[in-house]
Amino acid sequence: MIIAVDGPAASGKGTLAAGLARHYGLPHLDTGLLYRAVGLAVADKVDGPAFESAAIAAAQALDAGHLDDLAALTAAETGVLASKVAVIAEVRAALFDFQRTFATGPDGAVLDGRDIGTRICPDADVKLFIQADSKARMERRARQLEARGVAVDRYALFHQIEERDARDMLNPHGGFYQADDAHLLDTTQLGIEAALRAAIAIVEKAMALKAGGQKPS
Ligand SMILES: Nc1ncnc2c1ncn2[C@@H]1O[C@H](COP(=O)(O)OP(=O)(O)O)[C@@H](O)[C@H]1O
Ligand SMILES: Nc1ccn([C@@H]2O[C@H](COP(=O)(O)OP(=O)(O)O)[C@@H](O)[C@H]2O)c(=O)n1
Repeated sequence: MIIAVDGPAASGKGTLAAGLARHYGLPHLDTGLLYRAVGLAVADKVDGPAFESAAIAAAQALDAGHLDDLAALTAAETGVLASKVAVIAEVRAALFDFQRTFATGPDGAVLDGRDIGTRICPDADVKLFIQADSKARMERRARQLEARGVAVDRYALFHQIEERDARDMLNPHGGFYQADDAHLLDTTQLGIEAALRAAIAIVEKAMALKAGGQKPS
């Protein structure tokens, strides 16, 4: 079974994807880490043609060994760099096979990102599109960073997330929109456990409909 989980920054898609993967015994790929690794590789370059060509080369050379330094990869600044390399079509193309190969393993997989249901796995068995209002997302990300000992300026973080969301939504190569057959799950009022229960209920219903030969409503 392939489960696609998409949504904006800090909506909780990674937490849900990890929970679904545990529940169904599937491998999980946080595809944002790939873009973050490429962003990190070009952190010393300034915007322009040199930035673009370095990002393309980094994406083409990317392998699992570049995904280990979680502290650096998950820093807020790395998220901004990731969204800058994510607008380069050749970067997205270079990362496509890695994601597709992961998704089409023997058992399937759970992938989370922005374009899983639209570009990477348009054939996913179940697609979830996770939402939460911007203030809730900012607060979640702030607490996540603070739990790691990072000092957070909430005002700056809010604007950084809004800027990144806007860049992602306007990205002509990004595929960041709710697929027609994706199920919307708004987690603004849900805690982690309640959100996971809701996600599992959606997957169960979708799989039951599929087994019965019906299309999702
Ligand atoms: N439903 C929820 N309620 C409260 N906190 C949540 C919820 N879902 C996720 N979180 C927390 O919010 C932070 C961001 O979640 P994460 O899954 O990393 O988001 P994303 O992958 O969308 O960026 C994490 O610290 C996570 O534990
Ligand atoms: N499938 C994906 C995943 C991430 N990305 C880009 O990578 C950035 C970082 O993604 P992420 O999922 O790690 O970010 P968060 O939602 O965790 O903050 C996003 O803002 C997008 O620009 C993408 O374009 N496509």
